[in-house]
Amino acid sequence: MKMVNSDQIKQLDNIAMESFCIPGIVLMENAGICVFEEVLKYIEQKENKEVIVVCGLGNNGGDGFVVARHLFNKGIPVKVFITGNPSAISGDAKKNYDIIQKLNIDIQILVGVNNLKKFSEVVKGCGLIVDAIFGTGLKRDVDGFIQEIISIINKSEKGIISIDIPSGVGASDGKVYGLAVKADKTVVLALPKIGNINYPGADYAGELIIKDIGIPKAAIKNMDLNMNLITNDMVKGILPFRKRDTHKGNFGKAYVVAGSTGMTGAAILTCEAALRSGVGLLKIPVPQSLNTIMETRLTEAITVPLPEFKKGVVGISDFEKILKTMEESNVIAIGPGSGNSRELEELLRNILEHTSKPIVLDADALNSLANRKEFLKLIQSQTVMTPHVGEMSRLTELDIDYIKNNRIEVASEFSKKWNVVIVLKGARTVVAGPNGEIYINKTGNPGMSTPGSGDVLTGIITGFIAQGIEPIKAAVAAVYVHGKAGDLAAERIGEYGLLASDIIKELPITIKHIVEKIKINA
Ligand SMILES: NC(=O)C1=CN([C@@H]2O[C@H](COP(=O)(O)OP(=O)(O)OC[C@H]3O[C@@H](n4cnc5c(N)ncnc54)[C@H](O)[C@@H]3O)[C@@H](O)[C@H]2O)[C@H](O)CC1
Ligand SMILES: [K+]
Repeated sequence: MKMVNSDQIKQLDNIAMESFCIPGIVLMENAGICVFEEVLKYIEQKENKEVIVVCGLGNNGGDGFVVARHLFNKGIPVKVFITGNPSAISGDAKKNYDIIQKLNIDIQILVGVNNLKKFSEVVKGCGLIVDAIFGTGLKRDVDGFIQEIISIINKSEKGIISIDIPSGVGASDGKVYGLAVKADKTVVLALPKIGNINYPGADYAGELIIKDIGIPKAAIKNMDLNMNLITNDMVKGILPFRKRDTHKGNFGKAYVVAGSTGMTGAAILTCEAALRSGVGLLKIPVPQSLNTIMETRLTEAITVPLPEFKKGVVGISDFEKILKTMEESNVIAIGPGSGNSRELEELLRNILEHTSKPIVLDADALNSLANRKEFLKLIQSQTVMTPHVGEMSRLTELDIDYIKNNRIEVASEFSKKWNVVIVLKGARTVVAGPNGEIYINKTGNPGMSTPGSGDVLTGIITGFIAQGIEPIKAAVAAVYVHGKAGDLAAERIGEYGLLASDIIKELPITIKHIVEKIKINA
């Protein structure tokens, strides 16, 4: 599903109005009706049916007037509060304001402190608040007076439905501009905004309900939008159909360079995740001294013991053998638990120099690249890199806080600069491709912030690429599946004790449910 920032939704609105002759007031009516329907659903189950609609002076407020009108027409008690002088209301919002005035709907103007006291009192008596103060037009920090209004709404302990985006959250970045409404539900109009998905704003939205307000699909297509929210349908479309008449050779071969003394677990998690994601054959080069451990733990993988120069570390002492296995494989993953060493750096350089196969670079491979930035030039297309913000900071030499605040931009710039797919991990993982395409993932939970979780993701990406999925699509599908499996694990056992291996356990059923489009309650 496409995602937009505030300029793009404005542009889309204009295309709908100018190129498709859809009057803005029709879009506003549709928006208002969508919200009205959600309000009805909410108050149906409540005894106190009185609704307060708090409207700003822009079109978000205009949507609020439409909601108020439909509630009024249905005989539901409704009061409208306006957060400033109504003489500033214009355009379609003004037309809807005029209508509710004619209908004699109870409208109160919120200016001055005394008014706020009255507002507080009315709020205490209502059943639901509709937040229509600011939408995608929020431009700067919310001023003190409106912050007080938002504070009264947030402290009310009433149900809160926000229109389009919780007021105070920036539609283009998800930042909180001073103070924001903490909604139970947000009815998102037309397409999700970045601020509906990105943190911290996402925490303010409650349940997201995305509604079609009649913007033609052709208008969306014409816009050439580069940002996408990863959905179940998108992932279902990526995962390959499995024919009945098959053998393991049909599902690809993966080569996983991972693990070293003290970190064999990372290798095991990566390999198991790749196997549980459906790879046909998996080989792992193993320093001779670790072979027994790996063989004992990895029942279904093939270990390839190698002579070791540094004990417990895969090096290039038998690169011929490594090269041969690499050439037989469809994908190579490097880095989980490999340890930081000269051996790994040399191995990485040799691998990058000698193969054009798709490569997944994670953990210590990323640290090696950060240490030896000259290797970045060796990276070929079809490479996926999976940094968390710390690794991204080492790679780019950008400040961690800067990366946290500009996740999409940083991932996209790096991806374009080095012609690689970047998976910038974290809550709302960003997948960025060299053509500027961006995918944002909404699945996952804090329980997945646990050792080995990233190794599992690398395994899933590797397993998917091995099965013939193009690297960027494999990354998109993998981050979604990884998060969804984590959500299922959290539902079963909670977030606190969730381990990376629990995510792996849920992979088969998660993939089954995505492919068969069965709703999982997680
Ligand atoms: N295609 C659609 O999705 C449609 C969306 N609609 C709704 O319209 C809003 C966007 O409306 P817009 O008028 O552009 O902006 P806002 O309502 O958010 O109002 C902003 C309003 O307030 C002023 N302002 C901005 N920041 C501040 C601030 N910090 N303090 C005080 N005042 C501020 C600004 O100058 C504007 O006047 C969208 O979200 C939808 O809800 C349409 O109804 C249908 C099509
Ligand atoms: K709003």
